This record gives sequence, structure tokens and C-alpha cells, in this order.
Amino acid sequence: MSRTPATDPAAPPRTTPHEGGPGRARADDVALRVDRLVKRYAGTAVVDGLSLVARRGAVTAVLGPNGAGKTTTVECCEGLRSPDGGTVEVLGLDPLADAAALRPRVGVMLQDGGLPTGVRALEMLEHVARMYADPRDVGELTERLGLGSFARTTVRRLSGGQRQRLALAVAVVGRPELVFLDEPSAGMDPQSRRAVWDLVAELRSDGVGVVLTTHLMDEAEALADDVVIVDRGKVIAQGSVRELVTDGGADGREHEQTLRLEAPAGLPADLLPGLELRERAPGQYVTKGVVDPGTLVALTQALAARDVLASRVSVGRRTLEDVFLDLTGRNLR
Ligand SMILES: Nc1ncnc2c1ncn2[C@@H]1O[C@H](COP(=O)(O)OP(=O)(O)OP(=O)(O)O)[C@@H](O)[C@H]1O
Repeated sequence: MSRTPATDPAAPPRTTPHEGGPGRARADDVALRVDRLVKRYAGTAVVDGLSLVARRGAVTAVLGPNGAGKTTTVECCEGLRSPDGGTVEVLGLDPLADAAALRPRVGVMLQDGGLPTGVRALEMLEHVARMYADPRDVGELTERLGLGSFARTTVRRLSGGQRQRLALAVAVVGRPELVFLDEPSAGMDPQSRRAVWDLVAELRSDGVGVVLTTHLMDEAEALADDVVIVDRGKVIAQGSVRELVTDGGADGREHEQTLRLEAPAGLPADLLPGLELRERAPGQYVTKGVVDPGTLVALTQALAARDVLASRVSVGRRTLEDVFLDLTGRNLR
């Protein structure tokens, strides 16, 4: 698959539809369809013709750097903002015109929690549960998300991570068909994070469509069936994690190791015999081709011969962060 050069704003987004993935989702599998969405603030398009599909029974991660337009997009899907162009279909309905019909069917976890601050945590969850015909068991949800230790604490006194866990419980207690999670594990300790990830995996296997925005690579890699990478209000790549990190997936390159080097800018591409060294951002290099133990020796010798001291050398599988950096020349965070 060809690269979309970072410098060519006219280039089309790199789209890699895959078996069962967003490109081939059957109409009745589709939980969310966003088509050429535009949202402007003060005349500037912060969402600029963005299209994506999220399936039922799948986790779709919307990934991008700060200010990319992720939250704005999701807020248009939640009926919290009205688009300036394009269309949004949530469970086949319009999030603004059909807001009342969608409310019991869609769960929303906002980035700041979005919860009233004077209410105690458990009372809040119980209150929301009573609004649904067939809510989840509050005790079970409390237990698995570890809400018990702060059940009687008011929302305003909760830590960031506690508030996030409560917001997640509130989002899923009504058994939604589609749930939007905005950075669900931001600010959480590893144990809470694991509990959130397990819950998300369970929602997916129960057939729920999960749309999560994040800039955490490991979260997207661990959870997502479909990844949509957004930058400057546009989709710049989409596909499964495997497709994205293997550049199309056909040649099985996921087993291939990539060598990453941080060193002064301007090293030549042919520094290493038999390996291409590509400078994808100033001073940040990656190699293409097979990396073996001898590669590290050759690299060290080649750098020493030029009196160059590397600040970092690492070997590992290609990640979503690499994909983003390749496409944009910038780090994701
Ligand atoms: N109500 C608003 N009025 C004006 N500008 C806004 C408003 N809300 C968001 N923006 C701007 O729109 C752009 C996209 O913001 P958005 O919150 O959608 O990005 P994001 O990808 O979710 O970022 P982050 O990862 O930081 O949450 C940003 O430049 C932001 O400053």
C-alpha cells in the first residue's frame, strides 16, 4: 500500500477496509455512520469532511492528537452539537431530531464526567439505573468497577479516576446498544484501567457498538477492532490495528522488527549496509527491512565512525504511533 505523504494535503485518506471491517459493514451491522461531517468554530473547520462507520459488536477507536477534532465529532454524534455540514446516523436515527428515541439506547461517557457534583456516587448510579426499563445490576457494576470504596462520596470530592469509573458505570447501566467513551481510562491506575478494558471487551461480545476516543496507543491496540486516525479534522487512515501496522496486512510484516533511532538530524539513508534508514521527523529514524543482532553492531559502528552519539536506539514491532508519525511527521501526543 502506498504511503500518504505528510506533506500532501490533497492526498486521499489511507483507507484499508477489511473483512467485516468498516468498509464492508452490512447495513444492519452499522451502529454509527458519519458522512462528510463538518463543524466550524468562528469560521474555522475543526471537523473537516470526516467520515467513519462504527459497527455493532465492535470497538471503534478514534485516535488523534490533542485538538484533532475527536471530541467535537463524538459530540455531534451524541446530539450535543449540531453539524455545519454532512450527516450523522446513530442506530439509523438523527441524533438531534430523534434525541428522545435515542436516549435509552445510547450510553455516553463524557471526558469531564459530565455528572452533577452534589450527589453521592452510588445514589447517582442508582438514580440513573431507575430511569431504564431493564438496567444492569448496580451491585455487580459497583463491584467490578471498584466503586464501593467511594459509594457515599459526593461527585465533587471524587478523584479524576474515580469520577471516570462512575461516568463509565452511568454510561453502561442502561444496557445501551451503542456507547461513546471519551478517553475512558485517562487518569486511572493500572488496576482500574484493566477493569475498564474488561468491561469494554464484554460490551463488545454482548453485541454493543463501542466508540472510544483516545490518544493512548496501548488502549487502542488492546481494545480496538477498527481504528480511525484523525488529524486536523480529517480521517488520515483507518483499518484494523493489524492492517495499519502492517501497511496493508498482506505480507505478514507484523512479525518484522523495526529499529528506531534518535540521533542528530541529517544522517544518510544508506548509513547501514542493506538497510534503508528513513528520517521520518527531524532526528527520528526508522529502518525498513529485516533487523537482526548484527544490525545493532553495524549501527553502532557506523555511528561511531561518524562520531555521532545516539540518544535512543530501540527495536520492536511497528505500532500505531509509528503509523501516525509516518503519515504526519508528528508524534501522536
Ligand atoms: N466550543 C468551542 N468553541 C471554539 N473552539 C472549540 C470548541 N470546542 C472545541 N474547539 C476547538 O476545536 C478543536 C478540536 O477540539 P476537540 O476537543 O474536538 O479535539 P480533540 O481531538 O478531542 O482533542 P483532545 O484530545 O485534546 O481532547 C480544538 O482546536 C478546540 O480548541
